[in-house]
Amino acid sequence: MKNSLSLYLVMGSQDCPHQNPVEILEEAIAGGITCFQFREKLSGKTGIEIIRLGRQLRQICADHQIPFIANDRVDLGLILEADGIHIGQDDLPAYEVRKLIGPRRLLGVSAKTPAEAHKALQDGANYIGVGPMFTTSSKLDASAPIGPKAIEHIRQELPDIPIVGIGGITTERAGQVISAGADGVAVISAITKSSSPYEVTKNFCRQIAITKKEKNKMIMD
Ligand SMILES: Cc1ncc(COP(=O)(O)OP(=O)(O)O)c(N)n1
Ligand SMILES: Cc1ncsc1CCOP(=O)(O)O
Ligand SMILES: [Mg+2]
Repeated sequence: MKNSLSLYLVMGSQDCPHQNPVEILEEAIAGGITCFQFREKLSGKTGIEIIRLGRQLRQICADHQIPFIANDRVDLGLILEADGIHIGQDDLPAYEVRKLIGPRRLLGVSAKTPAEAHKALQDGANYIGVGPMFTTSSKLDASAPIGPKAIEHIRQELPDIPIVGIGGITTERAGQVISAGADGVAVISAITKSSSPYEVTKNFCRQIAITKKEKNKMIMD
């Protein structure tokens, strides 16, 4: 699980003003993402249009063995045969989603505190998304940034929990989030709004690899 979280692209058509989501996903996979979440929000698409786009993105992920996670909607996740669902604290309760999706699909839950993280695990989560780390313009109802310190606190109390940081993460900031204890970073705009999703994805991979190497070295020393 932890390796799959390393560089997690989250995207819906609302995040793609310059380029189509299919092309962005293909470039990001070529650049090295390790997980993908389909997060279609307020894009004005009808149900069937969402399914059509979701099927295209799902197939690309399957062709490259990249886990495909559906945001919020269990119904859509099941229609698209997603590998998992990601839900937040205000979505359906995690234990209900776990019952609906069965034991094999992945369940991601957003958490800001050790208590929320602990509850998510008890309810059947495979990983937690912690954020927003920094200011973000990709989530209209985002809370104030909680910063990498929030990951440090959760990591102290739950040493083994798979954690991905999210919100305002750029190539320059990815290292801080990994150093704080995250297994990976989840990114929307830094990739989807880039003039080269491929190049920026490669840069993320480079930064993450460097920071993980430094972290391992500190553990060994
Ligand atoms: C990996 C990851 N982490 C956190 C979130 C945020 O989920 P949520 O709090 O439900 O907010 P919305 O994405 O539904 O706006 C996420 N999607 N992915
Ligand atoms: C979905 C989500 N959850 C917390 S912040 C966020 C948006 C992240 O987008 P960006 O990487 O563009 O800041
Ligand atoms: Mg949600």
